Amino acid sequence: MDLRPRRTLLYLPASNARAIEKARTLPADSVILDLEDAVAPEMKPAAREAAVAAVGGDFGGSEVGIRVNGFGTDWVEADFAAAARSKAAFVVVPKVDGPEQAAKAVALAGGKPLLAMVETPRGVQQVDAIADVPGVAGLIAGFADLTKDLRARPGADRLPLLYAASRIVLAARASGILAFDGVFTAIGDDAGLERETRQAVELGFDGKTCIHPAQLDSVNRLFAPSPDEVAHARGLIDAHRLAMAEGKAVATFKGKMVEVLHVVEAERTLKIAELIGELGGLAEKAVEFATE
Ligand SMILES: CC(C)(COP(=O)(O)OP(=O)(O)OC[C@H]1O[C@@H](n2cnc3c(N)ncnc32)[C@H](O)[C@@H]1OP(=O)(O)O)[C@@H](O)C(=O)NCCC(=O)NCCSC(=O)C[C@H](O)C(=O)O
Ligand SMILES: [Mg+2]
Repeated sequence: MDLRPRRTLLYLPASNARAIEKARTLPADSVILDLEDAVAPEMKPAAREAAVAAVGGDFGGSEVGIRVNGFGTDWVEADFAAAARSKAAFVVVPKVDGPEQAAKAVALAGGKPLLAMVETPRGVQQVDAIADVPGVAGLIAGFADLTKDLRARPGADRLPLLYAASRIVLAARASGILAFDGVFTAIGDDAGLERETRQAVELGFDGKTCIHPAQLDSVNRLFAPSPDEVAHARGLIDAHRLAMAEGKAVATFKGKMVEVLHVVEAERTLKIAELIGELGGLAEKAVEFATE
């Protein structure tokens, strides 16, 4: 997938016309029109049609994808066929258990980037092989389903899920693809959302899936480079450039050693900040630093 901010991926039931209209105006980097768990069985065909009709429309700066129903359900084939012929920017497939399913999903998605959900014990065990399948552009953690399957009882620190979270990020990085955190279901618990999002940033996720408009500002802010981070990145790049001009391969900046790997990371920070600015996002101040 192209490099662009994907801090927030907002799910909404494709059967909910009001939510679709609302999503057109929301600051989600990506929108996922859901055909799976958020849609009642009797509504599946109508939701599929609504998703295809909506996906080509104007969602401001948000890119829009479709989450199909999973393998083994009555709807999977029709969902994939509809998503593949639609204007969706990507397809999300739930409950991917292994590389065979991932490869099948890639073939059915008709050339669209595939985001594979890792939300079963088998999926976690096979996450490296799933991430390696050509056409899989990213992994999305499905921690609600995984919690159920594990019979785990995660608290605010999500301790029982951290192994899976790290496996997902590790697999994504090893394969050069994206990794997204699961949803925070306690709508209105702003402190809880902030804590969980900070943890997702620390773990290395690229963004977080969301379920309600009220979650977007906070998650967007926490995944954007802060002005301090942007200023630090600029300073670090300058310090390294100066050292290179003096024939050195390493420099120090703010008391720490700096090598090319730190420069690469700093350049990525500046690029993300710049792209967020182009989206008209929330990090305008960061962009000022990045472009001055
Ligand atoms: C959870 C909700 C059902 C709550 O909906 P509602 O009671 O309507 O909330 P509000 O009254 O607070 O809504 C205020 C307005 O915002 C709009 N709205 C609400 N949610 C969304 C949304 N997700 N996208 C767009 N717009 C939204 C309402 O329509 C109101 O608008 P207005 O009346 O014009 O002011 C609801 O939030 C919801 O359905 N959320 C998404 C649920 C979903 O998609 N679930 C599936 C994905 S999560 C998952 O599957 C987990 C994963 O697989 C795993 O295993 O972990
Ligand atoms: Mg799920």
